[in-house]
Amino acid sequence: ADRHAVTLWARDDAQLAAMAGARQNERYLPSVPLPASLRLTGGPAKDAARGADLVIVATPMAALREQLGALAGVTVPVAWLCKGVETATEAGAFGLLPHEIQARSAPSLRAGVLSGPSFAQEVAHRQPTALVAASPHADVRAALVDAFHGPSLRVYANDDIVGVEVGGAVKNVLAIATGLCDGLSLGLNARAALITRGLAEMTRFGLALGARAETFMGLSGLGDLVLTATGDLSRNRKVGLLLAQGRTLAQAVESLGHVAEGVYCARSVVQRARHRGVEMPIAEGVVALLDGRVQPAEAVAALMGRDPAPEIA
Ligand SMILES: NC(=O)c1ccc[n+]([C@@H]2O[C@H](COP(=O)([O-])OP(=O)(O)OC[C@H]3O[C@@H](n4cnc5c(N)ncnc54)[C@H](O)[C@@H]3O)[C@@H](O)[C@H]2O)c1
Ligand SMILES: O=P(O)(O)OC[C@H](O)CO
Repeated sequence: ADRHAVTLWARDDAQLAAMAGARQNERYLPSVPLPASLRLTGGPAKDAARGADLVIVATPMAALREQLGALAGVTVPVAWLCKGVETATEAGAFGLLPHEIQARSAPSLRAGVLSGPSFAQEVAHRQPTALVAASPHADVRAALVDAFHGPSLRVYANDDIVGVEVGGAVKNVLAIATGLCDGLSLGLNARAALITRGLAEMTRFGLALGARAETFMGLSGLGDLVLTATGDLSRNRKVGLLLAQGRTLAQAVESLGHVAEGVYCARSVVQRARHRGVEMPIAEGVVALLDGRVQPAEAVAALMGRDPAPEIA
């Protein structure tokens, strides 16, 4: 909003009125005044997008299909911020990545994703952040870099949307695991091992879906994994910490007040990985824990009890 005329669309009229009154989003981003120039609006999303040069969808994964459907026919670039895979299944398809949902629900859109290590509070406070804009379309990548690259935000372009989206989804599942590890006081060695072997899992899964290996060494892979697995602002990490303290999953989710995408996408990631013959033991352990099939200590024992294996398969 410093550099562009920006309209924030909200689906919920009560929330819209609250934001307009307080000029703050007290429910989701407290203590951050909304810029004076920011225009707030409701009504049909497509009307709000009329006249825009770029549309950003900033909802959880669960709302992406609906929101993209509502934007079908928009001709300017559209990008989402969601990190996850779809939990619902379609005939013959499950664990769809955001761009795969778009290809099915609004195929005419020219679209992409903005991802990378970025806690919203830090971005909102203009703390230095680097992101990646991914799309198969060069003009969409350029539009995102042009709109967002600035003094406190560096935006790199990448045409590997599969790799960028796999990184964003899988890091959430792995952050639950590292939260659990830290909550159980297993130590810094264990955390480093989980992050590194988690990166190997993420990369294997991504390669099986057609991603490039180098993407996982970048901002949306290693970068976001390190941030989310170690940063206490992470909601996914918090879920792991709370489970380690003996809270139920329902209690952990309830106490967040925000989405922790790893809770919703872990099963679908594992299901899709199994279907592709990709081994993801850490993600499997997270799913067993979320399903209540194992206790935290049993999940750790199962990982440590695996047979020896070469580091690079
Ligand atoms: N918060 C972060 O630091 C951060 C950073 C990068 C990416 N993300 C990703 O962005 C996505 C959203 O995360 P968040 O932190 O904003 O979640 P959140 O739970 O804090 O907020 C979700 C927002 O989406 C709205 N929403 C929910 N369902 C909707 C629907 N059906 N239609 C329209 N709006 C709907 C809610 O009203 C709320 O404003 C997630 O996929 C997350 O992984 C979050
Ligand atoms: O709070 P989390 O765990 O959803 O992580 C937020 C962002 O994705 C970090 O890049």
